[in-house]
Parts: sequence; structure tokens; C-alpha cells
Amino acid sequence: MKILANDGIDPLGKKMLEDAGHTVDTNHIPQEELAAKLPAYDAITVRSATKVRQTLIDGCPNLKVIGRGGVGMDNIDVDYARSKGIAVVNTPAASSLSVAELVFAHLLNGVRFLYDANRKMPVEGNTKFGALKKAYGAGTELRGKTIGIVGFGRIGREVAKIAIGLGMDVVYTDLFEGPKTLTITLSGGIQVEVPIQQVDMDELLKVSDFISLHVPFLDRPAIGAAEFPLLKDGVGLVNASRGGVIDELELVKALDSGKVAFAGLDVFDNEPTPREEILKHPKISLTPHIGAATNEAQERIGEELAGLLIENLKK
Ligand SMILES: O=C(O)CC[C@@H](O)C(=O)O
Repeated sequence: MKILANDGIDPLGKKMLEDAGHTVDTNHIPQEELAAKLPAYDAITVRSATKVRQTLIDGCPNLKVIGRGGVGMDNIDVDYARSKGIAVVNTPAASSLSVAELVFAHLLNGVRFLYDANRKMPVEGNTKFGALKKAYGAGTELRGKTIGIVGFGRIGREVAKIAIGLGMDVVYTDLFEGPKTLTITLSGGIQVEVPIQQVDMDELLKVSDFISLHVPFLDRPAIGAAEFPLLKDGVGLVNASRGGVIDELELVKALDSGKVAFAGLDVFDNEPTPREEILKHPKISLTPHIGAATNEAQERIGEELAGLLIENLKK
């Protein structure tokens, strides 16, 4: 069968597919050319960039599988594809740890002003060293602080485990009733049971020194105009889930007023062209949607995705 890996696939996954007798094309086809070219393929794999919408699906009667390397399927019309008999598969667990680690990259970046130091040091570092040292002189430790985790799925739980390892207190919200403890496995296989607390959103906003969001974008931002006033003064926010989950315009206002001390953003309202106010804001640590972009996660994703494709292409 012919598979188009339109947003790439790890070499391990590609080899598994080829060993199973499939042809894998990793040359990216731009979105506007897909309608003409995708009908020649039996399956497509995407990450978050390529959109597989109803009109594209309608033009590909031979398509058997749509594979999403990653978690969120918001770039695919999943129900519609399934109604046409196309299997839609994803790899929900493979990138959790990588996303969680990126959350802490942003948090540690935020509490020590690295986002700003990295911008200013190359320009002003030799003339204003002392002034910069003073500007970044009031950092904050994470230990003993409370992190609020919005959405306690796989990624949220990985965030909680790292936070516990750093000596932070964890509160979380979720639509479902979640655990009261988390089991942390230390090196040597020692397991420790640590208490965590599920609270409602208002309580989380009130008590958290830092908040990390791990929910899909639904119909409104999880932190928007109504929520910002409820936040603790000087909170740090991290969004490595989906653009729109934090209202960006309200965020800029809250950063400017000092209500929010800093934000770490991996995802944006209008990817891949985020708004200027966000890109240029001096209190935002930025990454271009790379939560899952580690060698380890991509290898796990490629392997899992290849397995799912092989299984579904047999049917
Ligand atoms: O691979 C990507 O481009 C992002 C993936 C990530 O947002 C996910 O939903 O798994």
C-alpha cells in the first residue's frame, strides 16, 4: 500500500512500514495540493500541521487510514472520516513525558527570566551587564510553590510527577473525578505514594503560583476574561496544549499590568503565524509547538503509528 507521511515519520516507523511491504512517501505535499495528490495514496499520516478535512476526505475514496502522530485530532474530521469507513488512529501516550518536560523548561525559564536574558544578553550583555544582573536579580524557586494543572490526563499527570520531584504542591482540575495520590517511581524501582488534590477551577486559579494547561480547545478559553481576575497576583502560566486555551489578548493585558508575571507558550491562536503582540512580548517565553518534538517521543510515535497502520491496512 502507498502511505503518505505528510508531516514526516521517525525512521524507525518508516522502516517498520517498509518491512511490512508498504511504500512510504515522506515528501511533504502542501495543503493546497493535497486534494489533487492524496487520492493516489491508501493512507496518510500527519502531525498537527496538515489538515484532513471533510472535502479532502470526499476526494479520496481509496483512503483507508488516517494516522495522527501525536495526541490532538483537531486537525482531522475524525467522525466524518470514520463514517466513511476510514480508520483514524493516534498515539496518545507516546509524547506525554516530552510535553511535560517542556512545561518545566518554560517554568524554569520564567522564574529566572531566561526568556528575556537570552534576548538582551547578545545585544546589551557587555555594556549593561550589571544592570541586567540587577534586572534578573529577583528570581523565584519552584520548591514549596503550588502548581495548578488544568486537565489531569496523561500529560497533566506527567507534569504532576515532575512537580512533585521538584518539591512543589500539586492541585488539579478535571471533568472527571481523579486520583487523590500519585505513585512516583524513583531510581532503583522504589515507589512513593504522594498526595495530590483535585479542586474546582476557581480554587485552582486562587491558590496556584503557576498554572499549566492540558486540555483541548473547546468552545471558549479555559483562562479568559472571567478567569484572569481570579488568578493569584504574579502567577506564571504555561500553555503547551492548544492555542486559544488561554485568551491571548487578555493574557497580554494581564502581563502588562503585572497580574501575570510571565507566560510560557508553545501553542498559539493562529498557528503557524502567531500575533505580533505575543511574539514580541518581553514577558513571554516562546516555543513553536515543539512539545512532542524530542527524538525519544518521535521514535515512540513513529513506532506506535507504524504498528497501527500495519494493523489497519490488513483489514
Ligand atoms: O506533532 C506536532 O506537531 C504537535 C503534536 C501535539 O500537539 C499533539 O497533539 O500531540
